Amino acid sequence: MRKPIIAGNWKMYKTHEEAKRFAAEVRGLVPDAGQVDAVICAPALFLEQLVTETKGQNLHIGAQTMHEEDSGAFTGEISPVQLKDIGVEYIIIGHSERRQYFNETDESVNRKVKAALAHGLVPIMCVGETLEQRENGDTNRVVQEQVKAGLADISAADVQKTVIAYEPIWAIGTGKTATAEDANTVCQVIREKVAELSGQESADAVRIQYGGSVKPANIQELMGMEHIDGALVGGASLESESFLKLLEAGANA
Ligand SMILES: O=C[C@H](O)COP(=O)(O)O
Repeated sequence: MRKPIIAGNWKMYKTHEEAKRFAAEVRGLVPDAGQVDAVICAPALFLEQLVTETKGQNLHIGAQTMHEEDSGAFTGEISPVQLKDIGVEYIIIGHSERRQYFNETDESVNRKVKAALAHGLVPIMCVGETLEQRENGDTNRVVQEQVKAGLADISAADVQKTVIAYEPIWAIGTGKTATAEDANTVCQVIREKVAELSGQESADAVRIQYGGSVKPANIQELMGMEHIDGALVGGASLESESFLKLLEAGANA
């Protein structure tokens, strides 16, 4: 049985004070580690402070992007070594906003997933189709290609540590959610692709999240689906109250 994983992606939201308040509000209320993996992926500025403020709880801290090199002359970038050094455990890679606005490609996603794994960070690798691709009936092909390229040359043991987030781009921040059945179908397609690329053991172990307008009102139905092991949540992860409700649903799935 795969342990549910609920990850909040704060994107470019919150001030220092607001991040601090969130950590204080969830203290002591996060379900325990046996039930769910709880993660907050925060802006880089707040990572170190959040690692300290959540110590000893089942609340793990992730970054939203990183460079694939250990160090070097890459102005403005952050390396996996630096993230690991301050206690970050997770890293979102290839979010559609990074692909759309910052030229990330399947190839750079693959390099970053490898770098994350090499440094003991858990990659949350994002895939998903645009509205146009969905309307053209291309969803399965698009996600299969993204999974194949993103996981290229990665060992089965490492694939099993990777989290894949299926986020249909048209459902992000729009209030539109894929139906639980549709989301499950695509997550199944992803799992079958992982089986083809990396073997059945990898497919059985890899955790697949759904992301796109997940909120307390719809998470239960999504988590009830066979191939959905968690959620990557933007808007509804910003308030402690709704984030805790999402964790509760994850813990009870
Ligand atoms: O990473 C999170 C996703 O982009 C979903 O964002 P959302 O929950 O605000 O739709």
